[in-house]
Amino acid sequence: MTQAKLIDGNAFSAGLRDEITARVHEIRDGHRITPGLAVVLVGEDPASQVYVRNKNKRAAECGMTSFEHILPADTPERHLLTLIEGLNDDPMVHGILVQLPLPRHIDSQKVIEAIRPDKDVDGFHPWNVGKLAAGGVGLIPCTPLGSMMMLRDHLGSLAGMKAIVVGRSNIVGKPMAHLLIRENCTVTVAHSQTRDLPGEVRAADIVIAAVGKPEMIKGDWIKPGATVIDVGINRVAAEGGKTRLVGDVDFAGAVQVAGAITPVPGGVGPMTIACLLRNTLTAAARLHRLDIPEAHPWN
Ligand SMILES: Nc1nc(=O)c2c([nH]1)NC[C@@H]1CN(c3ccc(C(=O)N[C@@H](CCC(=O)O)C(=O)O)cc3)C=[N+]21
Repeated sequence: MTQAKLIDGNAFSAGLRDEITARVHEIRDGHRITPGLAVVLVGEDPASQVYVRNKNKRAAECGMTSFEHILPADTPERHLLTLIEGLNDDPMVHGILVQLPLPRHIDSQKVIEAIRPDKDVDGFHPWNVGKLAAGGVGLIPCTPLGSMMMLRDHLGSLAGMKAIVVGRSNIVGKPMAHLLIRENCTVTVAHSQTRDLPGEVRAADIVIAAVGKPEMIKGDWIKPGATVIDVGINRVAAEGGKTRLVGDVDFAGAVQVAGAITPVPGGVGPMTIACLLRNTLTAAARLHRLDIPEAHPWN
């Protein structure tokens, strides 16, 4: 059996960031506007701090300004809401991202709804959720957006294909299903109560794995030649007391059967960050009513 083609998220995201950088320089020189991204982290979780720093580093590489707000884990909800109000009104800030999950004493839905929809670069505000569901122009969640860019790049038109989304989260599963519907796929959304998950996956030309369970989707569930997008990023124990990252798909098995597959790391993760920057550029352009191309490059 031939090996699946690897869909290289590192290379794809580097190209996307180059394109974003060129646009950022254009609007800086042409309009004296520098897109600004504010990233808010509540709590001192070291892994989350690494992610936040990585997002800010990538933003700076693209010529954007970034603002980092790291708050203690016991920050009262109203302090966080006050910070968001300030960012909503700050003309230097075009994109706001509040790192999830938040500590349990904070109502994350309330926090999401406090962000101005036109600065909501995660695309989690109900206004953006509604725009995606109803087919309008909003901000699209970064992981589904990055996944769709890779799918369209690899497959061209998705029209008529059977797609399965394994996982129904607000962050990935649901918005991914909407994007696939928009691309004229026949979409199944599977979850913990799905009967015969292997059977459902076997019917699919496109598999989106977004369950957060390490290597749960087995190689022999994959239809030969299918395209597999592995959204999972799970840190698991490895030999010698070390850890390693694995996806939600049993990569070693799936790579023998699939037509193409995204690796972990180096697949969806870097695309998520590139799409965050793309959404920030899009938000800045819309806030200033600049006429630059929109965020759906495949349209
Ligand atoms: N409001 C909000 N928006 C988010 O987008 C968000 C969030 N909260 N909370 C945390 C998760 C996690 N996340 C990742 C993004 C990129 C990589 C990434 O680039 N991963 C690299 C590997 C990184 C490593 O080695 O640890 C890769 O897959 O190649 C990982 C994780 C965004 N998140």
